[in-house]
Amino acid sequence: MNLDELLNPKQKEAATYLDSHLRIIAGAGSGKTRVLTYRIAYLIEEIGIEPRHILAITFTNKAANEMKERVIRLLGDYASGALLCTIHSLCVRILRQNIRALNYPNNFIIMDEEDQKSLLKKIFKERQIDPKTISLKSCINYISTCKIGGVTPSRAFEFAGDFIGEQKKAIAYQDYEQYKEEHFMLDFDDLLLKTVELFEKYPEILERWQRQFQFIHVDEFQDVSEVDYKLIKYLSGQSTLCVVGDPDQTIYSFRGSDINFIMNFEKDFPHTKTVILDQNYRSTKTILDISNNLIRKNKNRMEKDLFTELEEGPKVMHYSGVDEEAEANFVCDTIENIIHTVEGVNYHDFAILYRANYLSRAFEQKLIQRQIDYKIFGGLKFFNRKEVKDALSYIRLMVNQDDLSFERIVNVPARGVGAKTLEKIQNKAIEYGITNYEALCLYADEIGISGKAKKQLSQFVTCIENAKHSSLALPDLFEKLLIDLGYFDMLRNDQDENRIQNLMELKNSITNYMNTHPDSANFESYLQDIALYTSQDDIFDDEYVSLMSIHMAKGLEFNYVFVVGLSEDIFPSFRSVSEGGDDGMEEERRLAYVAFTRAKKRLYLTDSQGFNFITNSPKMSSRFIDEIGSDHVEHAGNPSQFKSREYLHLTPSVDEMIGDNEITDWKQGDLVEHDTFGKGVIVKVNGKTLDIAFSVPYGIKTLMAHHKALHRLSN
Ligand SMILES: Nc1ncnc2c1ncn2[C@@H]1O[C@H](COP(=O)(O)OP(=O)(O)OP(=O)(O)O)[C@@H](O)[C@H]1O
Repeated sequence: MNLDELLNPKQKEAATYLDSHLRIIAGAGSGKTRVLTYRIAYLIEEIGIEPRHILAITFTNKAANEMKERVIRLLGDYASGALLCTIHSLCVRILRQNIRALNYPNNFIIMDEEDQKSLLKKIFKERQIDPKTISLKSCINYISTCKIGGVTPSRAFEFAGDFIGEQKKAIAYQDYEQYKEEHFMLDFDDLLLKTVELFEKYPEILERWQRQFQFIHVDEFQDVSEVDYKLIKYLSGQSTLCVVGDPDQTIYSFRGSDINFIMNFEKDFPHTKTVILDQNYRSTKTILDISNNLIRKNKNRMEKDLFTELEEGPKVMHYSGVDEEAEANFVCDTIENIIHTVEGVNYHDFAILYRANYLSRAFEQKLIQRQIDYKIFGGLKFFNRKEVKDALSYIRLMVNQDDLSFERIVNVPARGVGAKTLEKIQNKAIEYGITNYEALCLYADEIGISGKAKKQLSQFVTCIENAKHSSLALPDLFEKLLIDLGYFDMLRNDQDENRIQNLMELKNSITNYMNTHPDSANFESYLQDIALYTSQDDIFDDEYVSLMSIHMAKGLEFNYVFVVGLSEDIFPSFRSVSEGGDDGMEEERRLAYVAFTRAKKRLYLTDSQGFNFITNSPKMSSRFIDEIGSDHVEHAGNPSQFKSREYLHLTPSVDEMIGDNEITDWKQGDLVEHDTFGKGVIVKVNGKTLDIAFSVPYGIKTLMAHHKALHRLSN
C-alpha cells in the first residue's frame, strides 16, 4: 500500500498521524471516507495493530458497511475483526455483554418506534388519556427529551405543576419507564443512556472497553449529540481518538447534534492535532467557488476555503420559472437535453434535491408526463403518501361514492367504526344493491349503529353532503372538507408537519389545475387528470433520476444536481429561521452548502414564482441565490427583479411604491402591492382583470387591472 500514490500529503498526514488525538476537518468531497479507510488499513498493515482493537463509529449502518467492505477489499478477511458500526450498535454490543451488572438479562428487548407507540396506547387506555389531546408521537418526543435531559419521572411531575396536560404526560412517562423496566425493554435512548450508566457505575467495565478499543475513529463528528459525545469521551480514556467532520456540514441540530463539539474539541482533548483537508476532488472550480461564497456568510465556523485542481467548469445556472410547472419543465428539458447531447450520460447521473419532501410533487408529475423514471429516496412517491391518498379518497367519495374510498377513510380520523360496523354497512349495501356510502346515508338506523360511532358517522355524512353542494372554489373546498372532517386536527395532534405540508401541496396542485382549466375545472376532471400519477408503481430499473431531501443526500455525489424550490421562506425555511434565529439561518445555509457540494459537473439552482400555501405568501427567489455572488452564475427564466432580502427586511423604495394605473402589460408572476391587501403576486391575467394571490387573510382576489390601488413591484 503506497500511501504517497493514494493520498495527497494532508490526507496522508491524517491517515498516519498517531502521536496524539487527531481532529480532521474535512471539507466536502475532500476524501474523508478515503482517509478513514486508509487510516484503518495503515494501522493494521503498517503498524501491526490487531483489528479488534480498532473501532470506527459511523453515522449510518450504510456508511459502516461501505467502509468495512473497502477495508476488507484492501486487506482481506483478517481486517473484518475491526469494529465499524453506528453508536447504537456499539451500545447494543456493550450492553449484551455487561448489562447484567444493571440487573437486566443479556437478551433484553430493543423497542422501535412502533413498539413505543403500542406501549403508550396501552398506557393511555389504562390512564384514560385521550390521544386526541396528547398524541402518541408528541408523548414519545416528550419522554425522549426528559430522558436525554436527565429529567426523571418524579422531576417531570414537579415541572408539570398544575398543568393537567403536563401532568398526564408525566404519568405516561412514569408508566412507560416502569413497564419497560419490568419487561427488560430498552428504547433507542436507553441504549445510549444505559451504557453511560454502566460506565459511570462500574469503572472496571469501562476500563475493559477502554483497553479493547485502542484506536477510536468517529466519522461525521460534526453531528454528534451530547450523549454521543459523553460516551465517546468515556470510551477514549486510554485510546488515540481520531474524529473526522466538517462543521460546515452540521445539519442535524434539530435532532440534538451540536456543532460546538467539533469546534471546541481541543478544549476537552488537549494536545489535539488538527489537519484540515481542503482539496476537493468532486466538484468543478465554479461549483466550489459559489459554495465557498455561500458558506463564508456564516459566522460560527472554522475558516477554510476548499480548492480543486479540477477544471473551471460551466457557470452555475439559476432558473426562475413563472410557476412550478415552468420550473419542473426546465429541469426535465435540461435532463433530456444532456442525455441526448452528452455521451455516456445516464439518468442515474442526475439528482433533484429539495429542502422539504412536499416539494417533490411538481417534479414527479412532470417526470411521469415525460416518461422519465425516477426514484424517491427516504420516502414514498408524492401520490402514494398516506395523507395524500386519504385526502384523494375523500374527494373521490364526494364525487363517486365508491366503496374503496369509503373503506379507506370511513374511520380516518377514528370515528369508532370497527370491522363489525363496517361489515354491517357492507351487508346493507349488498342487500339493496347500493354503495356503502349510500347505505350509511339511507339506512343508518336499520344498520343499527349506536353510541359514539352513530354521532360521528352522522357528522361525517353531513360534511361530505355539505361539500357536495358547496359553492366554494375547489382549493378552498378541499381545505374546508379536511378541516370539517377533523383530518387536519388529527395531523396537528400528531405534530406531523410533513403530512400537513403534503396536503397543502395537494391544495396547490388543485389550484394549478383550476388555473390551467378555468372553464372546466371540477373535482371529477381533476381526479381524472391526476389518475396518471396516482397509479405509478416503483420502478426496479437502474436507469432513474434520484429525488431526495438534502438531508438524505448527505455523503452522496452526482454529476448533475438540481437544487429546486429555492424560494425565500421555503429554503431557508421560514420555520427553522423563526424558531432558531441566527443559528437557524446558519444551519439552513449549511444545508444549502451540503446540497451544492453534491454536484460534480453541473449545478442548477431553481425556483418559481407564484403563491405558496404553506408559507402563505408570494414566492421570491431565496437569499442564497444572492449570496453565491454573481461571477459564476448565469440567470435564466424569469428571475425576480426584487431581491429576496429587500423583500423581507426593507420597505419598497418610493419609486417602487408609485402606482401606475396605466399599466397594460401585466404578466403572470408580476409582483404587486395593493393599498389594502398588501404585497401579492399575479397568478393569472384575464384581460381586464387579474387574479392576485395575497398573504393571509386575503388569499386570491380578482381585481381590475387598471385600478389605482394596484402598484407594480417588478416586471
Ligand atoms: N487523493 C485522492 N485522489 C483521487 N481521488 C480522491 C482523492 N481523495 C478523494 N478522492 C475522491 O473524491 C471523492 C470524494 O471523496 P469522499 O467521498 O471520500 O469525500 P467526503 O469527504 O466523504 O465527502 P462529503 O463530506 O462531501 O460527503 C470520491 O470520489 C473519492 O474517490
